[in-house]
Amino acid sequence: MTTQPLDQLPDSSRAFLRPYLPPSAPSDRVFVTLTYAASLDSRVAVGQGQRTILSGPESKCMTHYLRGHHDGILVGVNTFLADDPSLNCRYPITGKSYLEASPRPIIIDPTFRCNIGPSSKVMMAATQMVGKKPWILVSAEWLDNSSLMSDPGRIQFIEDLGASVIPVTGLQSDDRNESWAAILKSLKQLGLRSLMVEGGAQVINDLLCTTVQDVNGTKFSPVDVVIITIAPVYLGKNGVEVSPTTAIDKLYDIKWEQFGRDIVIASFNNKSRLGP
Ligand SMILES: NC(=O)c1ccc[n+]([C@@H]2O[C@H](COP(=O)([O-])OP(=O)(O)OC[C@H]3O[C@@H](n4cnc5c(N)ncnc54)[C@H](O)[C@@H]3O)[C@@H](O)[C@H]2O)c1
Ligand SMILES: Nc1nc(=O)c(N)c(NC[C@H](O)[C@H](O)[C@H](O)COP(=O)(O)O)[nH]1
Repeated sequence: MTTQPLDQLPDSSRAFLRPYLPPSAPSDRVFVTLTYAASLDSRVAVGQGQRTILSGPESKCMTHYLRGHHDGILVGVNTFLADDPSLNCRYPITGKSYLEASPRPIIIDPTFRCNIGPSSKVMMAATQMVGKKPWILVSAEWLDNSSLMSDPGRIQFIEDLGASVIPVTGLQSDDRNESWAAILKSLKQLGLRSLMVEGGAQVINDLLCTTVQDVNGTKFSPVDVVIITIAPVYLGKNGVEVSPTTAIDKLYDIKWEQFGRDIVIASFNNKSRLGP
């Protein structure tokens, strides 16, 4: 069973989160919430490629509540390979089925390394109508050069299962500002209004340092809100670390609340277009 319904959050927790949820007003860009769970030593997994449960039941509910308030949920391909995630919403949202409440799963996978198939949890959730069918963002340049593809039939195979392979021009750029601009432009064109980015470490580290430009050439961070769960454990120096390449001091309206044994910190990003 892919969907075990989660408990309701107390009113106080929902009130804590409310200011940080995506706005309902239309916008010319995608609203981005960056969210992850880290240890006290800022690790998101105990080792490369290892799924590590950090969130307790209460903060896990919080994550699924957030999923239920976003149009899309994005992970890097290494997270997909390590975790085999369902990427659906298992929090009961009033008036919505789990399928309706679930965000669109999005996997960034420039060279189509993901081993997605019918038994992947994300596909099982879609088949059981408790999650949406995933989008896999693949480099358009890589797709054009079919000699790089070891098994071209695999794309057709997974599209027949209901997943979509979406070519993105510039996804393989060495410049993360360019690749994130390309990702967000594609998602906007596909009608996404809000995106919850769950990781992994490379995605988080990059995105924290990324700037994109608006039509007037003004640079800003694409991240609007940052919500971090801190679990009271140390994962040690072999762990997968969240630590951006540059110092960052740009969070404001910071609030924190205890969820079970975890602390959740929520904040806005003053370098985003919402900034003060
Ligand atoms: N605790 C948490 O909240 C949490 C959340 C997610 C993942 N994780 C853990 O993180 C680990 C994986 O993290 P990671 O850092 O190895 O990998 P990742 O999941 O960040 O994926 C990195 C890969 O995604 C692609 N990618 C990412 N950004 C891109 C961009 N801008 N343009 C083009 N391609 C891009 C590239 O192929 C890159 O190699 C796993 O162990 C997973 O369990 C933990
Ligand atoms: N909030 C959070 N706490 C954790 O302890 C943890 N390991 C993750 N990791 C995020 C990553 O995206 C995982 O892959 C999904 O949490 C698994 O997602 P599912 O529940 O299967 O949908 N996220």
